[in-house]
Amino acid sequence: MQGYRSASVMKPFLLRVENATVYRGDNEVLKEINWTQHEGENWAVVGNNGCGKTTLMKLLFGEILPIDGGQVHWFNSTTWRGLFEIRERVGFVSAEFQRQYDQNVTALQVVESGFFSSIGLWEDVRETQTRKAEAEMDHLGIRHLAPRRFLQLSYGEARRVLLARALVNRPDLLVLDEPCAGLDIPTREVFLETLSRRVRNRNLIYVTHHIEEILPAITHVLLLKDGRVFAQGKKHDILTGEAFSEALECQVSVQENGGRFWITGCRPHRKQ
Ligand SMILES: Nc1ncnc2c1ncn2[C@@H]1O[C@H](COP(=O)(O)OP(=O)(O)OP(=O)(O)O)[C@@H](O)[C@H]1O
Repeated sequence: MQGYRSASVMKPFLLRVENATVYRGDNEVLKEINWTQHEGENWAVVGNNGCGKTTLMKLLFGEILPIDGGQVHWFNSTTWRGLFEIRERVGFVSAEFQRQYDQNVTALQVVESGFFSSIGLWEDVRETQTRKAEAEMDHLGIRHLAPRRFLQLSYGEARRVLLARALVNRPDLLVLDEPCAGLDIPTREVFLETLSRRVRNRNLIYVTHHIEEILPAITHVLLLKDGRVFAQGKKHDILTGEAFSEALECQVSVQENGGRFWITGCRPHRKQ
């Protein structure tokens, strides 16, 4: 779809993906991705199951590499920064983390692990770091969960603990990969409300297939389809029934209400 590419201007960028094509096995799962997030922009990455959202996140974090000269650049520099520096500067929330912690780890220790960008604590935590972790839990209204075993928390509680983990080191960029997956509607709304309070003036990437999760703070949308950029640009240009009907292969209307967007109706396109 033409006409949705954002204008490239010489503003500082947080990340830039250039001509990135990615294979998993024999499958070409990302195709010639070009995408730039500038300072001050908050992006939602949206698309159907299997369109390549998680693969794109893995590409950003260097877990997989593009072929044929594709590039990923971070923090306004084309010099390779090293994964450790990137992970230190980026707070990442993924529902997958919920299964990866040891069963004896407390919620407080999960938040503290955010200082080391690690799953689990392999280094000594300083007293000041513990105070900061407790303060972040206070801000998110989850201080009472600090001594609880992380794996015994409800999905909603655990997701807010992971948000505290991502925020505790004051990241330059916050990346949330389907953070509301598995949450019921009231729990999702509590999570989003907590998120809205804590992301003011912070750069954000929010990955989802539910456009109703796109918060007012989101300024831009990257819409993926079958591993390609289908459309990208300012939120109000992309969140339209026309663009989504084509990208989701389903006739939909998109409505805005109270700064949030909602899809109504869905008549799947008939397969040829
Ligand atoms: N390790 C792998 N080996 C082979 N194919 C893979 C691998 N990982 C992902 N894929 C394929 O790549 C495509 C994109 O997968 P990806 O997980 O990035 O999609 P997604 O948009 O995150 O999906 P969802 O919304 O369901 O999480 C899918 O067709 C998937 O089957």
